[in-house]
Amino acid sequence: APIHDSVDEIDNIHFDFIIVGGGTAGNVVANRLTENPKFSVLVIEAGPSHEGIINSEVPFFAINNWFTQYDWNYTTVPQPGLGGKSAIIPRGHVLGGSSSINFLMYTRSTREDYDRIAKITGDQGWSWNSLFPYFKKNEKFVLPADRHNITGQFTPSVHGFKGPLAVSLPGFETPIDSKVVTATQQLGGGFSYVEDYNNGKPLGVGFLQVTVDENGRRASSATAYLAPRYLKRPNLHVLVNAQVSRLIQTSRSKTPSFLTVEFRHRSRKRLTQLTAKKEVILSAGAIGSPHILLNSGIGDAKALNALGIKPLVDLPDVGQNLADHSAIANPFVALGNDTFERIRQPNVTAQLLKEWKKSGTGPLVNTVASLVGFHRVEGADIPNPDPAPGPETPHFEHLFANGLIVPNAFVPPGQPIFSVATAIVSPSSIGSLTINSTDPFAMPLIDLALLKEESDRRMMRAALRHAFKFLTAPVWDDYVRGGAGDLAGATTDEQLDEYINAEAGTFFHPTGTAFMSPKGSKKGVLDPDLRVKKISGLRVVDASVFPRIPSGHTQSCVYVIAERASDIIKAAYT
Ligand SMILES: Cc1cc2nc3c(=O)[nH]c(=O)nc-3n(C[C@H](O)[C@H](O)[C@H](O)COP(=O)(O)OP(=O)(O)OC[C@H]3O[C@@H](n4cnc5c(N)ncnc54)[C@H](O)[C@@H]3O)c2cc1C
Repeated sequence: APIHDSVDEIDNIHFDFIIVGGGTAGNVVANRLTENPKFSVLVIEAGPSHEGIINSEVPFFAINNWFTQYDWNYTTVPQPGLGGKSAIIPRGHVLGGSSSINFLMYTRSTREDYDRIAKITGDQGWSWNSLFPYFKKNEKFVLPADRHNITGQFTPSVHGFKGPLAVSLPGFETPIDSKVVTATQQLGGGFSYVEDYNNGKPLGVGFLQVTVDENGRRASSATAYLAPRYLKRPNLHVLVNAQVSRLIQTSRSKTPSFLTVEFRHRSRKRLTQLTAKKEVILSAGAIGSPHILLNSGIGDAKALNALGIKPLVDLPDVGQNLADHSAIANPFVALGNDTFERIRQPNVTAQLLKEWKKSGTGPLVNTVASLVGFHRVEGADIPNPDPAPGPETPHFEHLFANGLIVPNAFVPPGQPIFSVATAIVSPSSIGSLTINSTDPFAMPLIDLALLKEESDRRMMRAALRHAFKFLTAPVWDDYVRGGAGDLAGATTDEQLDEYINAEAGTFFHPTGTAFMSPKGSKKGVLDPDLRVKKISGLRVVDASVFPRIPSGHTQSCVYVIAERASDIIKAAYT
């Protein structure tokens, strides 16, 4: 079936499953369920089709999607951990969801991260060993755009080569790449080179793996799981430009069901309702899914009552447990001038775009970093309790980039930059998502709790000092001249704190707002099979489900959850 942009085309079809959100997770589930020709599936996506969006297709242009119609353009409530300022929260508002606009980094997190989820939920199916086949099922590891020799830059045995989602190594060498590798040799210890950080034990520095195909194009859940050969299936339907407002209760038994989905499509003034025969699956992301649940009267009964929304199912943890990674894209003055600053000059960009279109090569095939480091803090900087699940899980991350990662960071225009981003990947801070309006289309209140806990701030200072230490490797002597912009000269705790308050923001990884807990537990929102507690016929499959935030960038974690979820759902109906 084609991608529909009209409700009339699907009004009279009966669907077994309605998936809310055609994002990273939603399209995986839609694809896998429709492998069974007996299941009829509808995906309802708020944004438009992903097809033909150049800023999505060209990896280096990812950031151009911010503040456009392809971005939900959320902002946080004021963040005490950032000195009271608010932070932007980009989220994909397009088929493919955030996988269509993200920075394409492919990091699975650690064995310990998943084993902790298995322990918390009491379901060994979420352990690293159980999920490992699903990582491979998701992935099609391909050669990079420049076809360089990748021996020693990844470990073949931990990758899949036949899945839908292309993953590769950077396809264009930047001037810093070999210097970063040399620095790992000069410094050793925690800075040592790792061949493949996706083997479950990532500590050290290695080449970044990315969701880019062999032709230098973005691979997203839309390009992969809704590829033309899948859209041909007569039982797979996708409706775009349709924003779901809420779910409507369809049975009043002891475990009620909410099989009717209400949404607004741009082709109709009135709201439309469609009812699933078997299940509704919420895949609207860590912000969208809890928002829809709350709009539907599923959440903290007291809070909903106070707001004037009739509570239908009391689940106080909906929207709670919101965790994210905090990050800063630290700029240092580079002495070379072959940096992103050069290729961002409009005439140079235009030339490079021609090359990309013609041959799928050149600097635009890369995302904004080419190597990554995963590290732990030490001694008094280790929080008590330690938010990392074990000694092989990082507390913080470095990203090495050949220029400014976020072009509007406060540095002199045109100044060549070398960036070492810092991100807290095992945070202690926990925020929440709530609503303060009965209008389902109003923005929710999003508290990412960025650097809220003092222990996270302490880790951020340690991460910055670790970056300074990395730059003491002799290889940088004739390449880096110290911090740029606000970062220049910052060394004391006070100076670093001032810098952190001004520059820190989200690493774009909100999770946990509809988290799993053991079956029968009063805490949590989902059972380990992703069914919403106290309700029948409703699951959540997306970044909301994590009881603890994984320590890697979250797209791979979401893909793997969605692959297993699909098998769980299939098994329930055969
Ligand atoms: C700017 C940015 C950079 C990132 N960089 C990386 C990276 O480099 N590597 C990495 O691993 N991760 C990265 N991430 C995070 C990663 O992309 C997300 O964690 C992951 O894609 C989330 O998947 P999801 O299925 O939970 O949600 P999404 O992929 O966001 O999907 C949710 C979908 O639901 C739709 N939706 C929401 N509400 C409604 C509604 N009411 N009605 C209908 N549809 C609705 C949305 O439009 C969207 O398509 C980044 C994210 C962003 C935003």
